[in-house]
Amino acid sequence: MRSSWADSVANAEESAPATGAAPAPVANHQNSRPTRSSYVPPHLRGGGRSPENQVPAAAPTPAGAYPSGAVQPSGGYAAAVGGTRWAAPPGAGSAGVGVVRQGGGGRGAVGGAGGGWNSRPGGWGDRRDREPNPFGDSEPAAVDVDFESQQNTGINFDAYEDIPVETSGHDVPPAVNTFAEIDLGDALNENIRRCKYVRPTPVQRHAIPIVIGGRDLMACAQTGSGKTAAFCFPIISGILKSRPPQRPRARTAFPLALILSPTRELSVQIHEEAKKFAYQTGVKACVAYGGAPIHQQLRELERGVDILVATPGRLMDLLERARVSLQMVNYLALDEADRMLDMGFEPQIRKIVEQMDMPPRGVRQTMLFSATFPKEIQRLASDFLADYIFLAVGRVGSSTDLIAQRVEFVLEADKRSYLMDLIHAQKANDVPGKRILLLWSSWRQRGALMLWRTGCIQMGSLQQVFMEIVHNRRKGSMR
Ligand SMILES: Nc1ncnc2c1ncn2[C@@H]1O[C@H](COP(=O)(O)OP(=O)(O)OP(=O)(O)O)[C@@H](O)[C@H]1O
Repeated sequence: MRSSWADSVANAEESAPATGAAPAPVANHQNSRPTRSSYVPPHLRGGGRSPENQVPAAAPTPAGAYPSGAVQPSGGYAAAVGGTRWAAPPGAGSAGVGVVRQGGGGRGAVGGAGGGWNSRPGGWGDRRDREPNPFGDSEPAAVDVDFESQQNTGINFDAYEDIPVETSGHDVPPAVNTFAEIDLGDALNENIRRCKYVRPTPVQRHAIPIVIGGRDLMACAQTGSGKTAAFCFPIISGILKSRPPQRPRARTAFPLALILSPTRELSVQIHEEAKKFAYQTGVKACVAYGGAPIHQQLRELERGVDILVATPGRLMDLLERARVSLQMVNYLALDEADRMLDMGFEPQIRKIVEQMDMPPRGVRQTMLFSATFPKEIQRLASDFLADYIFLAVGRVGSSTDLIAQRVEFVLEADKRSYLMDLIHAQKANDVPGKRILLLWSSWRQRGALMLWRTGCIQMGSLQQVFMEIVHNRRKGSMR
C-alpha cells in the first residue's frame, strides 16, 4: 500500500505556509480560485520566459498551438476519438498484428466492456480460472455492499477541496465525480469495488476521462495521488473494449500496453495494483525489472502478457534478445518520468520509444506522469505525445509544500533508537493503508538532523525513501 497525498495536504496546510511560486489555477479547472490569474503551463508561456522555463524550438510554445509537432492521425483526431482506428504497425504483416488507437468512442461507446475479450476464440478468458486472487482471502465483493462505509482509507478525500487542478489543451473532456460516470466495464467496476475505491482522486477524476476519450496526457501529480489507477483503468478498459488482437505464435511477447517506471520497487507496486484492477478480466499484467534473474520473467512473458510493467534497463535487455516486441503497444505510460530522467534513463527511454518497433505517437496513446515539469520533461512531452492535454494536480514541482516537515536534533548515539520510536509511534497511530512516516538522518556532523515527512513515500522501501530525498536535494527543493 502506498502513501496517499491528500492527508499530507491537510497536514501541510495546517503546519506550513505554501512557499515558492505556485502556478495559479485556470480556465478549465474544477477548483477555481477566482482571485488568481490564469495558469499557463511553462511550456506554453510566450514572451518573458525565464531561462528555466525555456524550451527548445521543437517544444510547443505558442498558446493555442498545443502541442506542436503532433502527429495527427489520418482523418483527424476526432476520427480517432469517434471510433476505433486501426493502423498497421511497422513490420506488421498480414498475420493481423495490428495496433488500434482506441478512441474509446467516449463514454458509453461500448457497454459492458470485456464481453468480447474473454469469450473470443483463442482469447485468454481461460486465464481467469488459474488466476490467483490478488485480494488475498477476502471474499469477492457483492455488488450491494455498502462501500461508502468500507472505503479504502488510504486517502483523506476531505482534504481535496482546496487542491488546485489545472488543465489545458483543446476539447478537454469534463472531469467525473464518480467512477460510475465512466463506462469502465462491469469487470473493472467490480474490481474497483473490491479495492474499496468509492470516489476517484483528483488525478483520477480528470485523467481517466481524458485517456478514455483517446487523448494523450501529460500529468503533473505527486506520489500517492492515485496515479496508478489513473493510467491503469483506461488501459484495462481500452484493452477490453478493443478488437481482440491476433498475436503471432512466437516466443516473443507482444504487450498491448507498456508502463515504464524508474525502479524495481515501483514496478512491483504498479504490477500488484494492475493485477487487482485486471482480476478476472482476462487481461494479464507482467513485470520485468533488473537486479533479478531474467529467466523467471521470461517464462512469465512466454505465457502471454497484455500489460507489461518494466524498468527501462531490463526492457532494453528483453528487446535486444527479441523476447519482447513493442509493435502492438497501443498504450504507453511513463510513471515518475522526472525520476527516470534523474536516474539517467533518458537515452534508454528514447531508444525504447523512438527507435524500437513501437507505433509512433498519434497511433499509440501516451501518458506521461511526472511530479515536476522541468524542461527535460517538457522536451519529452513534446517528442512523445500527440495533441495532448496538460493536467496539473496540486502545484507543479511543489511536493515539499505538500509535506509536513519537522526538524529535530538528536544525539548521534540516540539516532537509531529515536528512529525506531518514531516508526513504532507511527505504526501505532496509523490505520491500515495510511501513509508512511519518512525519516532522514542527516549526513551533517554535530548531532543528527532528523527530518520526517508524511504522505510522500511508503514504509517498506527505505531505498525508495532515500532516493526521494536525494532527488529533492538535487533539485534544491529541500530546505
Ligand atoms: N480512488 C481511490 N480511493 C481510495 N483509495 C485510493 C484511490 N486511488 C488510490 N487509492 C489508494 O491510495 C494509495 C496511493 O495510490 P497510488 O499508489 O496509486 O498513488 P500513486 O500516485 O500511483 O503513487 P506512486 O507515485 O507511488 O506510484 C494506494 O494505497 C491506493 O490503493
